[in-house]
Amino acid sequence: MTPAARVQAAIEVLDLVIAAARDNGPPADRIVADWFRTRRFAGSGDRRAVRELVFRAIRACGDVPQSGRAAMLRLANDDSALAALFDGSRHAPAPIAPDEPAAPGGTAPAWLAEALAASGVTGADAAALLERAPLDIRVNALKAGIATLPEGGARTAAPHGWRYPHGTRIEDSPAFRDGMIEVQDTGSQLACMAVGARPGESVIDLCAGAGGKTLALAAETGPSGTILACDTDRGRLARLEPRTARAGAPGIATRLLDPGREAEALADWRDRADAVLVDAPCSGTGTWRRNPEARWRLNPAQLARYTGLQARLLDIGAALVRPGGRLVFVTCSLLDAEGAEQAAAFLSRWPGFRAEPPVLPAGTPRGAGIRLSPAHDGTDGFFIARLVRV
Ligand SMILES: C[S@@+](CC[C@H](N)C(=O)[O-])C[C@H]1O[C@@H](n2cnc3c(N)ncnc32)[C@H](O)[C@@H]1O
Repeated sequence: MTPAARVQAAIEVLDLVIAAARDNGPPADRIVADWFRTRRFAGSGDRRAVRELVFRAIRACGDVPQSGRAAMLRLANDDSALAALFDGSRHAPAPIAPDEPAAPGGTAPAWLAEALAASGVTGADAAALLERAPLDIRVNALKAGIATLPEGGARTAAPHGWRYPHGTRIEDSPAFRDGMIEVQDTGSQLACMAVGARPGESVIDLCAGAGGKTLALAAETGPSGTILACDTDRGRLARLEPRTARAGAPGIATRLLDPGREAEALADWRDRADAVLVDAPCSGTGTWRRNPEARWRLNPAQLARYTGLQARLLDIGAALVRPGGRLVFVTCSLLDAEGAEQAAAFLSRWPGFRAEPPVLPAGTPRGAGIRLSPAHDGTDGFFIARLVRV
C-alpha cells in the first residue's frame, strides 16, 4: 500500500471504530484485525502503519469524532507530511477543502474531562492518560531462576517488576512459556502488594477475572496458603485454570458467582478471610493508554452503574474479612467517585473498619487511599485503599 492508501485505510477503519463506540460494538483492536483479515494484499508493514494511524487519531480526539476523515484531519492539522497525503490520487483520501472541519481535540468528552478535573486530574496529568503504555512484566517468585529473563528490561518500583521496550516479544520467550514471567502493569503489581498477603494466609480475590492478580497473590501465600478466586464471568474464570498450571501456583480454588447472589454463595467464608481483594469493575479511566477509545464509550449512567456495583462489592467483601483482616479496594480509575469518595462512603457505612493506607514504593495519598497515575508513577492509573477490620 502507498502511504496515502494507508491513510485512506485508517479513515475507513476509524469510521467503523466510531460506529462501534456509538453502538457498543467491538473494540478498535478487533476492528483493525478484522479489516485486514479481508484484505490479504496488505502486508505486515501496512497493518502496523494503519494501526498506528488509527490509534494516534483516537488518542487525539477527546470525544467521538463526526467521521474517520474528521479524526484524521485532527492529526493532519499538526502534521504537514500527513496533510500532503490527502492528494486525491488513486486509493488516497480526497484533497482537504479550505474550510473543512477537523474533529475537536482534547483528553475526553467534556463531562468526563470535568469529572477528572474535579478529581485533580488536569493538564499534564490528564494528557499522560493517553500516552503509549510501557510493557511491564512480573517475575513469578514461585519459579524465579528456572529460565533467564528476556534481555533489555529495567527494574520497576514493584518488587518483582521489569519494564521492556515497546515491541519486545515477551510471549515468545522461554521465560514466558515456562511460567516464569507474566505480563502485568506495575500498577497492578503494586495493587497486589497492597494486599500484603503472607505465606499461609487465606485470601479471597472477589473479582478475579482471568486471575492476573490472583497469580501474584498466590506467589505470596505459597503452598500453605489458600486463594479463592471468584467472578461472575464464567469465561474469564475459566482462563485462570491454565494460567495457574503454567505459573505453578498452589492453593487456588475458583468459585463462579451469580450476580445478585454473591453473599449467599460465599456464606461459608463469612468473617474468615485474612484478606479480601475487591478489584472492582470500573470506568477504566486509568487504562486509556491501552484502550483510548474507552473514553468515547463511557456515559454518566454507566459510571453510576459502576459506582453502585463497587459499593455493593465492598459490602459483600467486608462481611468475609476476619477481625484484624484487610479489605483492599482497587479500581483502575482516577475518578474520585470510584476511589476516594467510594472509600469514604464505605468507612461511614462500616464503622468497624478503619483506613490504613498501604505502604508502597510509588503513589500519592488520595482520601483514605493511594493513587497511582501515569504522569506521577509511570503506571496505569489506580486507586487503592486498605481497609482494616478492627
Ligand atoms: C477489573 S476486572 C478484574 C481484573 C482481575 N482482577 C485481574 O487482575 O485481571 C473486574 C472483574 O469483576 C467481575 N465482576 C463483575 N461483577 C461482579 C460481581 N458481582 N461479583 C464478582 N465479580 C464481578 C468482572 O467479570 C471482571 O472480571
